[in-house]
Amino acid sequence: MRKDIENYLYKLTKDYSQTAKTSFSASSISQQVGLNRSTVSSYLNEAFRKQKLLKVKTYPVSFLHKQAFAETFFEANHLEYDSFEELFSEAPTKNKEKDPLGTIIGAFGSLKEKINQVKTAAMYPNGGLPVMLLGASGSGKTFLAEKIYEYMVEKQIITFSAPYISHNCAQYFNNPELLSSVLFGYAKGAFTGADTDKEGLLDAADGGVLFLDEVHRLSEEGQEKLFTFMDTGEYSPIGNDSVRKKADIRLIFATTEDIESAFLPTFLRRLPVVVSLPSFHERPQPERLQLIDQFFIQESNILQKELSVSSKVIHFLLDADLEGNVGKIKNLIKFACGNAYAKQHDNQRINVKLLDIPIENLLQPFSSAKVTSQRLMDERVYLPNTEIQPDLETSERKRLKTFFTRLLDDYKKVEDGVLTPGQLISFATENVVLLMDEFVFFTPEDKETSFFSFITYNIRSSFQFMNENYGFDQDGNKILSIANYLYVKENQDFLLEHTDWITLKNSLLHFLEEQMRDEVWLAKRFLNSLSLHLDSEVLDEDIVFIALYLHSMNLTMTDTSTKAIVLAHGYSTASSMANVANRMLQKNIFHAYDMPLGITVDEVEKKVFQYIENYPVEKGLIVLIDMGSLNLITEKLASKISTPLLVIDSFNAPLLLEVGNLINNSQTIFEISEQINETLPIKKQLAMPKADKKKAIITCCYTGMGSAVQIKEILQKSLGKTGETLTVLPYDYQKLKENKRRELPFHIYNVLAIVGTENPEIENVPYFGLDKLVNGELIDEFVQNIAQHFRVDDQGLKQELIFNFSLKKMVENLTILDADRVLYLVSETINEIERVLEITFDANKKYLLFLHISCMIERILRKEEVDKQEDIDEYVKENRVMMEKIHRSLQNIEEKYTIKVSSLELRLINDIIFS
Ligand SMILES: Nc1ncnc2c1ncn2[C@@H]1O[C@H](COP(=O)(O)OP(=O)(O)OP(=O)(O)O)[C@@H](O)[C@H]1O
Repeated sequence: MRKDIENYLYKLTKDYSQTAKTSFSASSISQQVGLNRSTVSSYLNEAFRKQKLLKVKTYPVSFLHKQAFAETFFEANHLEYDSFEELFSEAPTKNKEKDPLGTIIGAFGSLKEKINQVKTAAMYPNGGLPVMLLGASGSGKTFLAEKIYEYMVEKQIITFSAPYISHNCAQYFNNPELLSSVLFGYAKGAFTGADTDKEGLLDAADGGVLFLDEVHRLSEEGQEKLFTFMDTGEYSPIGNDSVRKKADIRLIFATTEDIESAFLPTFLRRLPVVVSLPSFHERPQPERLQLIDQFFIQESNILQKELSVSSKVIHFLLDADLEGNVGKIKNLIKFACGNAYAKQHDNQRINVKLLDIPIENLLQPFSSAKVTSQRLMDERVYLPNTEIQPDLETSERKRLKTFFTRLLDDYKKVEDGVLTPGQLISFATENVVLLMDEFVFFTPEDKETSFFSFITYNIRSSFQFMNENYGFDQDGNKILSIANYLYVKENQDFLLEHTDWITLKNSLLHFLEEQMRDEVWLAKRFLNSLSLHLDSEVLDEDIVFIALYLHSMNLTMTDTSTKAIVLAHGYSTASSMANVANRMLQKNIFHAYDMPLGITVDEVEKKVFQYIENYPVEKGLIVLIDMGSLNLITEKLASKISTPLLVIDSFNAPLLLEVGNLINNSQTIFEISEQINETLPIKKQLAMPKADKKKAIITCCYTGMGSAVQIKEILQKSLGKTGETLTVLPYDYQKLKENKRRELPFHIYNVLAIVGTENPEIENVPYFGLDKLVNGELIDEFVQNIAQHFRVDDQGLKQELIFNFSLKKMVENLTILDADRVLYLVSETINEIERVLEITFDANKKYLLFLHISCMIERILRKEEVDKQEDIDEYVKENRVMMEKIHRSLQNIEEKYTIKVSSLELRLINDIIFS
């Protein structure tokens, strides 16, 4: 075979996905290489006989370069196939776990939401939804489009051989008509120079993906043609409207422009999924570093050299705020490596220095907003041909890895009966504490301040929450340790390739759950709430680590013993005495506050409240004090706290021991009050609470805390201002079911109701099933329940509940339409129907209508037919007046979504209204 034909076919086969299938025919090849068809044909057939080509007996016959095919896809078993489908049916079965979108840097960080959106669009029934990617040049739009294509292939949404056609519309800057003809093809004679019919990109992309970059270059007419195609799946070539062609294509668009001004509103309306990509500079630091690492590793592979990159280069790249974004960073890295290689190509290790970066880039101003981690002080070394890049690991991460390896080894020993579960927990806890103790001593200057303080801030609020609800100590060092741990981790799943971890992690977690149920549960809830703020996913290894750390703190989540505090004048009088007592009692019973002389009663009150904020005191609080104003203090405190209060105006070591012993023996505050009277002549006062307990609603879900938190969010939203005085508390269903009123919320709060998916059956606490709230059945009762305790606008609250509870969530789950917008429009429509029909719907009916109409809009947009109804004409005749009224009420929806509501649909609505 002639070399030029072979080279051409080699390249064509390599680009198979981006190439129309007709390009593999002899005639198409002959045009491209400039030889006549029969010459090319005979060359191809000869090469086929020599087993250099694969033949696919399509019409016209296609030839693929065998070696290029094997390099790109797989070794074909035969040389001749009846169709491309037959050829690709030999493709080795793919690993279902592979997720090309999940492997993108930032998939669990800055791109998490966006990737979820594009996945939904790709999976959407009946042909998917078009996606519009927005972002500055170089932000990765083309890259993401390719990954979406790979994802669709992987998920078998499109076939392995489906085409991927990528086209940049920028080249038609002055000629949108030409762009239209490239897109739709044209008919012979459509314009001067149109000598033959020519197929367009839509023909080439049939069955696959068409990615149109810089799509704002499309003329208005072109946009109209394109959205007709999006609606109908049909199009006509330019110059011949009588020909209707069909194609099944997933569309991805990209633009750097503002979409509102660059596109027709009717075009935008057909784009429910618009994803905007962050610039390089906007990404969090760990992601920027990962990108940089990835590009250096790529260069190391290309050059087949170790690369040692100075920390200055890394800092420059991390902090640079360059136009061109990720693409620019990638090019700079390529350029710098090329420069360094040119100077040192004989060395095994190439040093990349700041001077290897083109000078004009170095003169760019550094961004001031980002403060780069000082921890990246050392050079970074990249090795060719290796997955594992040991030098990129910080020493802390190496230590964490060692910790997990040891933990897994010990766990295997437990399984083999060599270690007891208790021994494992105690070794592991010790090691966690040792690591955490070291993490505390990173000085704050060592951290990227903004990111680090963000983590710390969020951990503090999570702690506070758990503190309030589960009563454990908030301690600055613990917060710092956890912040350091998470900072060091950078939310990277560093055990991804650890085979023991992969095989054992589920059973290890299960084991830990059995051994330290509360701590694992708390760790999960803590990390869950943190992950919401940090927009990162919860990793199993973090659950293990944090649970062990919590275990070291000896948490007593249901610690409801009577509490005692000591307040005394003097530099350390209170604390030293409390310390002695605690040591002798072998338990931290007394909490001490050393007070300056001359302290006021108000200040004492403040201290007591400081304590109450941090500890559960529902079994009562004993305050030992040396102030001499017993009555005043008791009165002041008792009026505000919601538990029994015993104030003792004197203290000494025997008294503390006496009180401590009684607490230790689980005596109630009343028993304690009586018994100390018998032995010690002291002044004391017992007061019963005047203030009410804070009211709360518990949410729970059989499937776990995630949904309980979701229910909480919807409830809180619905409750509006009332929610500020009412606590909504997501809680573990299993615990409620098992321990009932023994669970902490019942000690701390006056629980008004439980809302959930399964009834934990707690006596005297009304339960509202989510299903019954969603269908409106229990909404009235729920509102009444709230109204007994708070002044609420019943009707308003009801509306809110109907609106948020059922629909918003339901619509969000059921459709991909913008839920707020749909619900707003449907709400208006329902009001209008009520007005014109002069009726008022009950909550149940409203709910049904909301849901039905929202789904109907989507159904019509997707061109899904409702079932045929034989008697529709008769029905319309009989119900004409009502149906017309309903139709008029739906006018706004018809306009806003450019849809037409059919008689069949109107009938369904009519039936709901009058059923
Ligand atoms: N998340 C990422 N991971 C790895 N490489 C990336 C990533 N994002 C972008 N790149 C690389 O950066 C370069 C620029 O990205 P891409 O061409 O996709 O940007 P773009 O937004 O399409 O730019 P333009 O608007 O200029 O076409 C490409 O080489 C791409 O491979």
